[in-house]
Amino acid sequence: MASTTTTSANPTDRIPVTVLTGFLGAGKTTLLNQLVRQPDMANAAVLINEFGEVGLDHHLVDSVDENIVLLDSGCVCCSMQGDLVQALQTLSNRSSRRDIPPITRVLIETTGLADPAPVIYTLMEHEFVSARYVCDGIVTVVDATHGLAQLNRHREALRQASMADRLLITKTDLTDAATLAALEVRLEAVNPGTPRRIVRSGQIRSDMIFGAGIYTKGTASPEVATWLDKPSRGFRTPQRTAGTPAWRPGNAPGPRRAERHDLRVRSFVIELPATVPWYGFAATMGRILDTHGDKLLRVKGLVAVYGTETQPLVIHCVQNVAYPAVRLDAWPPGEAFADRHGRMVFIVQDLSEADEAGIRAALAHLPADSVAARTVAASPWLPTKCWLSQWVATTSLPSYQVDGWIVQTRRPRRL
Ligand SMILES: Nc1nc2c(ncn2[C@@H]2O[C@H](COP(=O)(O)OP(=O)(O)OP(=O)(O)O)[C@@H](O)[C@H]2O)c(=O)[nH]1
Repeated sequence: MASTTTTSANPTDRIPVTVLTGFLGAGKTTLLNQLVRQPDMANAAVLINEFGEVGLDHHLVDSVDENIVLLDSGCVCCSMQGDLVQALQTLSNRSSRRDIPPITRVLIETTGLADPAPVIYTLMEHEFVSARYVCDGIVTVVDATHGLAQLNRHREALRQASMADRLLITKTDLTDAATLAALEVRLEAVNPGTPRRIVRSGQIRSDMIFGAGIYTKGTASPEVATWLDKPSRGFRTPQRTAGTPAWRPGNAPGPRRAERHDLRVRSFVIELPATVPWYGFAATMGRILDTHGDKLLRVKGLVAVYGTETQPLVIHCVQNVAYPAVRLDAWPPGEAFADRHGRMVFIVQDLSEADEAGIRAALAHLPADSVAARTVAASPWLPTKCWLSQWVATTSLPSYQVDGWIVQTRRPRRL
């Protein structure tokens, strides 16, 4: 690495920072949600970075309230390093002024497409940041169902796994032993000797991921050291000449910005009607996942369903898999959802404009529940089947709410 770092504080005085990464939909937010409930997260700050126009994840993490910061103007490994520095500076200053209780730990959840190297570089090389914070480790979440294909197909997934100090494998409940074994072999090849742990629905004790070891060049594997340190084709080293600062946004190593993300990956947001018919929505999304699943890296969003508009449902899909919807108690605060319309964020690879237009049109003209129910009954393999066995109000049935329960006068039809 091209520079020395000013670290005025004793390393033990510096605030440990854990970088939580992992490919799109791997289970980072689910894990974070479990972590923030643990006692040693009481004075932790959480920085959440999202890819896409509408930040959602920070609404889905139970509060460490004002200590949750959304970095939402881009991906932290590209344009966002200035924002990351600013967020860390602000936290440090507010903590010193006692505006907020002293911060004891920081957790950064990167986007699913982030390259961790520039984040580590910022922590190690930015003068202000490195004097006050120290990287405690990179924790990478890997999806047991899609992980192997993602490692083969997406260099971001490969970099995240290779740089990990801890590898957490999620969704083993959805896969078989052979798939898991093949993934473990690949992970061992990509990042030999790194502790791997199976995590079910995000449940992990914080001491299993914290204290992963101070991140230094000396402890990084040779391949990782290359990414962090060495100039090579497609990579660059920051230019340090007398009189220039040690760090500035965008000069971190790693592939050049344009090369850092696969240019075939893009995101778009679809605004939904004020309320959607649940069966109509599920049937339509099922067909979309079925048709375009290999190009849909991630789909997530909030949906307002007829009859329960004040409690939107959180929708999660990864490729052609839909996960059970989760009901929020209320709409998240803030401008993004002020109109109380649902929105879906699509992160796609190689999806044509025509296909995007088709998806938009399908979601703009949802069939009525009664029509969709018949379609769904004739499609036993619909990816959104798990949504339809959930207790969600349908338009054909009256429902009312008592103390947070949604009461329906008749049982919705299970398909
Ligand atoms: N069955 C099962 N589902 C899981 C598990 N872990 C996470 N999920 C589900 O996977 C979906 C995606 O999880 P998230 O935590 O939002 O994933 P993420 O990595 O934060 O996603 P991005 O922020 O888009 O990159 C959600 O529906 C989770 O409930 C698990 O161990 N088992």
